[in-house]
Amino acid sequence: MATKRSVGTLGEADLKGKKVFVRADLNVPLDDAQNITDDTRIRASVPTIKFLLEKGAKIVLASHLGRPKGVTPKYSLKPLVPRLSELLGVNVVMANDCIGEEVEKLAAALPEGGVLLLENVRFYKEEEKNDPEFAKKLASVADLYVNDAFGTAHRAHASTEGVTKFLKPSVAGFLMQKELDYLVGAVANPKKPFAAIVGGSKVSTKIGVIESLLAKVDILILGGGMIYTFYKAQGYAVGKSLVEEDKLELATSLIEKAKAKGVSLLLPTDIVVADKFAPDAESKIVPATAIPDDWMGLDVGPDATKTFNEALDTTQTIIWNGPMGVFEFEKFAAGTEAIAKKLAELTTSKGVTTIIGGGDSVAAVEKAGLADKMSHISTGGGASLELLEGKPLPGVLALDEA
Ligand SMILES: Nc1ncnc2c1ncn2[C@@H]1O[C@H](COP(=O)(O)OP(=O)(O)O)[C@@H](O)[C@H]1O
Ligand SMILES: O=C(OP(=O)(O)O)[C@H](O)COP(=O)(O)O
Repeated sequence: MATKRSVGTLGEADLKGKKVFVRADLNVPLDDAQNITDDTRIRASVPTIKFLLEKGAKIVLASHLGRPKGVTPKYSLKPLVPRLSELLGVNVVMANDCIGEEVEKLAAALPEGGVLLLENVRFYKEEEKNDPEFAKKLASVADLYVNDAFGTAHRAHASTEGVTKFLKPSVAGFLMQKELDYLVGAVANPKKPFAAIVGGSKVSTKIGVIESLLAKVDILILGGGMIYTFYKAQGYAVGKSLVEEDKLELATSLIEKAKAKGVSLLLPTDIVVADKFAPDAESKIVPATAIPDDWMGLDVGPDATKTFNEALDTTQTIIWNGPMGVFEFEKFAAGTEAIAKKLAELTTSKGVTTIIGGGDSVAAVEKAGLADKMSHISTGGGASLELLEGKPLPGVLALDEA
């Protein structure tokens, strides 16, 4: 598979005095007052930039933020400058644009060890169109390219893909390399037994990842909103729980595939049901086979958690994508928190490799204060999902082969 090839890395390039175009994913959440509410992605980009600075490179740093349609002040990268400067220990210079005369002048004036942050590349529609002329303009201010934007590697955009046609070498940064090592390497050659935990709202968004993981895992644990489609497919009553009627056959076929491949497929045996979809809903624990009419399943129950924990105790590698329940509501967060705690315990006390795919499972691990206890937490939701599905990532394919 194309994404399994090894990509060129930083150590191989001669960097002193060179202008390096670094594409990072600095797409961080901002509140209404433009304060950064989670700086994980900025911190994750620091090792590559620091390494380049120490080698005497001059850095032209680019990212997108949000999904702006044209120039939109609330999606400016300016609010990131103080935090970036603090983390890097240099005064980051900010450009008002990502291409053009001002950028050319600022880039030409960069000292060795200097950082120029370009304005949001998505202020130009040419970015998402992967327009070659736009990519050429981005590339024109630098000598070589480093892609550390794993979270955007599934997008074939000008700053993630097109620009590589104009800058040589084009290599992966340390974050990109680490993400690939875990999400491709550890999954392709896992220490066995290997378990996957897949949750989240709908089975339709996780079909690809479930099918792909079924070929690799020994144990597959399912939770979240998708399980009700599996229950209904097996003839259970599911009350008002989330069900995708057009995926019932698919659920049956996934159960059969697991059986045929000898994968131990674990569906929760008990459920926390609610009388409405709200944080203050009435709740009770019922067997998965006895969900009352007018109630909906919003979390996995304690028996399920016990069974999941016992299964996870036997493993050496675990990958987790998607929460077990509506963890945003305290009453329905226990199943998700229990998985986060179990993975933290197994990583720290037994050396189990634990990989958290991006998205809401990362939010849940962070909410539980356990982020630093896992082997790897991905900075990309969509990108990690596509990688786990076995899809090649355009931002990775475009880089030089090692
Ligand atoms: N039983 C459930 N019913 C409805 N929604 C659920 C249920 N369990 C989990 N969810 C919701 O699924 C959402 C996450 O789904 P998804 O986006 O597929 O996961 P991820 O972002 O981890 O890939 C969360 O907002 C969570 O509240
Ligand atoms: O936040 C991102 O993706 P994610 O929410 O899937 O992790 C990336 O920055 C990519 O952004 P995009 O989905 O607008 O291309």
